[in-house]
Amino acid sequence: MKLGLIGGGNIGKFLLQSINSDKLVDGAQFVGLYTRNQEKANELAEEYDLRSYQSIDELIASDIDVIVEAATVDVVRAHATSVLTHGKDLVVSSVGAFSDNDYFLQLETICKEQGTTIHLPSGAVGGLDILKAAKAIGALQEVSLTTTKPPHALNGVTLENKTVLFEGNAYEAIKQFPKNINVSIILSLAGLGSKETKVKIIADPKATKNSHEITAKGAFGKVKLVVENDPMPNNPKTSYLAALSVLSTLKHKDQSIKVG
Ligand SMILES: NC(=O)C1=CN([C@@H]2O[C@H](COP(=O)(O)OP(=O)(O)OC[C@H]3O[C@@H](n4cnc5c(N)ncnc54)[C@H](OP(=O)(O)O)[C@@H]3O)[C@@H](O)[C@H]2O)C=CC1
Ligand SMILES: O=C([O-])CC(=O)C(=O)O
Repeated sequence: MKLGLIGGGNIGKFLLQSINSDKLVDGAQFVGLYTRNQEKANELAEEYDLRSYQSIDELIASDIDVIVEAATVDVVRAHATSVLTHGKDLVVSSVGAFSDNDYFLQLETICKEQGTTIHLPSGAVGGLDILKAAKAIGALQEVSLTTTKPPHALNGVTLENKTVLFEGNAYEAIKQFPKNINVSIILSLAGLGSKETKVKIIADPKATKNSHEITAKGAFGKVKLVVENDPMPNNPKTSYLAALSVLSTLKHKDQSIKVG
């Protein structure tokens, strides 16, 4: 499986190390990369033995099977259609790009026409299996997410006390915090949609973890799940689990037996 990477930040570098150096995904290798900073792109290309492209369009047009995005919500919105119409599968880290249901359905139609697949990793949360199972018979009634991070992992403003920065739905949350609350959109896609998924974002100067508390109820009963994530060393905004979940998606992509 020939992989192309967009974005050479935390998640991107983690994937390069795990797949090209540590060989953690059988038969897979990143062969091409585009990241905004060309100097960084060239360094990564050298270190991990792959080709650095001058543009995302060139990377997409190259001889690769799967594009892995680890950049931004805007990058996904600008290039997802092109990836799919070039007949490539797409693995997305910035799942916040799919907050708009019409856009999501548009891409789904392209996938069906092209025989391609978009893979959306669970990211820094869990519990998607429960939401999907309950939703399957329309038995899901309520989903809420409360995310608590230290201020430097959110808007960076110095705070003395725990402060609620946002309260509303997932659709508005990702507009205001596109680098921090992708998790609300994966929960929306598994569950009730971005307009019906409640989100609270709290900045807590005493917090040392990126924590996500998910509560849901429906005909199945109710669930409360708290994920206390360790941040990645080079980007406190991003939890380690988010990077692990992209790696896991690639590892299980073509497996014959699907768990969960
Ligand atoms: N689904 C989830 O649960 C989670 C999702 N995320 C999301 O995953 C994405 C990646 O996260 P992470 O690696 O930590 O972020 P980083 O900020 O560490 O890295 C993002 C990289 O994207 C690159 N980039 C930015 N704009 C462009 C562009 N226009 N074209 C190409 N590359 C670009 C930057 O490149 P350069 O350095 O070259 O300028 C940067 O290296 C983010 O959108 C983040 O919000 C994060 C955590 C959880
Ligand atoms: O990594 C996390 O804890 C969550 C995050 O940034 C996001 O969902 O965008």
